[in-house]
Amino acid sequence: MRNQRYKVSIVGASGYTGSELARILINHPEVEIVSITSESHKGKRFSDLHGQFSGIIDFELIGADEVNIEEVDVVFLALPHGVSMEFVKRWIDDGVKIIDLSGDFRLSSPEVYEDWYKKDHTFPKGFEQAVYGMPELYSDEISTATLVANPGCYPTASILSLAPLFGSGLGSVSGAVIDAKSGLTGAGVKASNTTHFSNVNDNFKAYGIGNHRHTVEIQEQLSFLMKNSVILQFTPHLLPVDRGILATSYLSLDKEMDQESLTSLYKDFYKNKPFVRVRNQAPSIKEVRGSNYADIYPFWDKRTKRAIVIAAIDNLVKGAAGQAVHNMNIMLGLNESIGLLQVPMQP
Ligand SMILES: NC(=O)C1=CN([C@@H]2O[C@H](COP(=O)(O)OP(=O)(O)OC[C@H]3O[C@@H](n4cnc5c(N)ncnc54)[C@H](OP(=O)(O)O)[C@@H]3O)[C@@H](O)[C@H]2O)C=CC1
Ligand SMILES: CC(=O)N[C@@H](CCC(=O)OP(=O)(O)O)C(=O)O
Repeated sequence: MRNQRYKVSIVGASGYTGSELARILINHPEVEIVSITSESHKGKRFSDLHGQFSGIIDFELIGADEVNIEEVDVVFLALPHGVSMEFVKRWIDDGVKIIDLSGDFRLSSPEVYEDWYKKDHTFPKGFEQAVYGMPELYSDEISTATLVANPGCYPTASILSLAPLFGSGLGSVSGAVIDAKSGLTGAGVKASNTTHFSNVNDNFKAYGIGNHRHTVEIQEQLSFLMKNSVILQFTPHLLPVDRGILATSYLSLDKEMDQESLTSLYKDFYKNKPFVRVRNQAPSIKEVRGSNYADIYPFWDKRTKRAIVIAAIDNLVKGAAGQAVHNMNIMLGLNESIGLLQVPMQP
């Protein structure tokens, strides 16, 4: 153990992923939170904003401009798309490791970003340094990265669901369909008509049909694994729960398969990956709630000769803050699981 803890800063902590980062990092034995920022609440105490931190994190929120970046080892950007890139531009050469939770640097190029996010990218140079922060796939690259682009929540569940099938040289894998459902915290802290109680409570609906920005993030990562261009369908749905994602994916394989070989394929692919649990039954979102686990159940449907893969994650943990801390552990050369082994909250 080092004598001194690593110093970390959370930028954008009035939001959901920011407070989730604080919840995980405050109990991490190797780090110390030195600053938490908020533009709209600076001057207030963090625990006044998020009462669950009362007596635990009571220090004052500062503006992002006041962060003393020279004293910080790792900065987490828990900011909206389009805002994060400005902070990456400002701090990328300051010797700090940056973990960006937004989608600003997850894609292969600024052109793809502009096409899917429908906004200009003001720091295209950042793509040269950004590493896609999925530890199960890119641990080596993450260990030396200065800028990690933390994956989106739906892409985390979807890519982990399908990576063994696209990344094991099985030959033709076709007709992939991902049907995913997310709890409301996926939409961020700001209230909107979509997130209004009476529009969500007792309700269930699809959105982003055919054009959600996570489609391209999933396609790109599966294409890299397959070493071939992958086109798939992804449809998100809004669930009337606060946290959790359940993704059910369907696809066809040319290769002969049965349940035992499919299960072995997944177990081999995720051998020594501490946060992916290959299950022998369909997981539920409560079985991963509050934890960094991704639970995956691969099922071979011999009648249709298609694979059905069901994955459950907590969007705020494995889908955001937990994965970000996992990336931090790898970037700092720590044990990858440290601070992240919370048992899920069921019920
Ligand atoms: N929620 C989820 O499940 C997931 C979210 N993500 C991504 O993580 C990022 C954060 O998400 P989430 O916590 O849900 O978002 P929220 O909307 O809950 O919070 C965003 C934060 O950014 C701050 N902020 C907003 N505008 C600015 C600005 N112009 N300058 C500085 N700070 C600003 C906000 O307020 P303020 O500074 O005023 O206090 C707030 O603290 C987003 O990019 C999101 O897409 C990724 C995976 C999952
Ligand atoms: C329920 C809900 O609204 N979810 C968000 C995704 C949240 C997330 O992980 O995505 P990004 O970091 O890419 O924004 C959405 O569909 O836009």
